[in-house]
Amino acid sequence: MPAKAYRAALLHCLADPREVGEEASYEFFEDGLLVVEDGRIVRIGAADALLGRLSPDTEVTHYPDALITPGFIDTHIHYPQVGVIGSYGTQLLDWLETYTFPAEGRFADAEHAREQARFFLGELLRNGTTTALVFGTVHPQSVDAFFEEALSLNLRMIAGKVLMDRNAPDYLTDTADSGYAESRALIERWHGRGRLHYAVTPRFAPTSTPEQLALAGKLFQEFSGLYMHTHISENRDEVAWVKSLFPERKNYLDVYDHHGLIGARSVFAHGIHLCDDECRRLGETGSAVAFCPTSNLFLGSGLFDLAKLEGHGVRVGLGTDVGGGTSFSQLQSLNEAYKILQLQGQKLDPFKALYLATLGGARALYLEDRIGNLQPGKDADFVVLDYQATPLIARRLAGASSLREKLFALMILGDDRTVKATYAAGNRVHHRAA
Ligand SMILES: O=c1[nH]c(=O)c2nc[nH]c2[nH]1
Ligand SMILES: [Zn+2]
Repeated sequence: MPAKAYRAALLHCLADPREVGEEASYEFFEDGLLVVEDGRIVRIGAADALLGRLSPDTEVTHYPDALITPGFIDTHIHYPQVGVIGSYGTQLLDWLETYTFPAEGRFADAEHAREQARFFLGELLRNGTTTALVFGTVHPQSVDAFFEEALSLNLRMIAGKVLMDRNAPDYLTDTADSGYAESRALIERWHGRGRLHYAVTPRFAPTSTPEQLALAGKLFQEFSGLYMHTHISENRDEVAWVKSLFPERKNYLDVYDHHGLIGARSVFAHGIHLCDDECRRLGETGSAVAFCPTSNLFLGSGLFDLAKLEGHGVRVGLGTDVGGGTSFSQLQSLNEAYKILQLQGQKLDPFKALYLATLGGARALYLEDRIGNLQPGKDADFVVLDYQATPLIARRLAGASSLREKLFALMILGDDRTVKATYAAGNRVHHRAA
């Protein structure tokens, strides 16, 4: 396949601005060129320096008035919950009973799962998200449907079957043994195929017996490169419930720790009400937390303390948590993240924000050697953001005098309308209609 090249403004993160300072944390080309071959990035630089060096058969696509960034990474989302996004009036535990469990029950039907998976992936791509860590339902066929659709688009996706053997409706429970066996079969079928990875997925401590958590921990250690994906400390009633179910454990995280479920590639959604001891343990074990701003506000769960988690060296990614979250757009997640941090006297500057949505997510998932920025050798997963997406965005950006100001306005005003095109492994997988 001949190389292809994309000309636009180019911006990507090189490191966490918290660690290296803002100047050294990103690379920007006002008029840049990104050269892609065989699904990988082969060169990035200024257009005037690179255009003359292209081989004559290289096709150049020009996106004037647009910004190319790495594809967004969503470190926590539920594909079976699209149908309950924006459901009124409850907090976590009631919301699960009232809306979520009935919706997940329908995924026993493989055809329903396939149709939902297709729609879900379309929404991710329309919003510029090229990698996500995804909950299925308890039904193995939900994960088969998801991976089949993701494979057909050659996406880098991580997903798993929910493990849930108590405190849930009968139609949504497995057993410790069946959950282990079904997960194992899915791992053998999907893990490492194309760009797919498997996540062992106990829903959260209250819906698994100690026997199920122990088998999940065993499975997590049995294959290399597996993920562990669950929820932690999202809601105060949930935290109290965990304490009553596991009185012998010193805190919520210790329930997972005791069963071998923490460490590299363990991703915990939310982590709003964690104590210092839990944060320290997450940091020292290389575990990650998914910060899910739109969900935390929508379900009234609380304010995520980014400074505290980062202070303990915890890897933090950004999640939408659809359908508790209210948007697939990571730009909208950043908009709400900014406000959550404002309320705690913390600032989310636009370069740090871009880092959280891209390279920070890749680091949380231990995938920074493959995705997260536009360095040569990485997967060609990128997004084209339109400076003219809406009349308001066009007007606001025309008045902006710096990259920082433009980027901030984009993250506050932007959403799916801002995404002109999305590329995965060098293929255009979304193109916004004119
Ligand atoms: O945001 C959430 N969504 C869920 O589906 C869920 N289950 C347990 N805890 C949860 N939190
Ligand atoms: Zn969730």
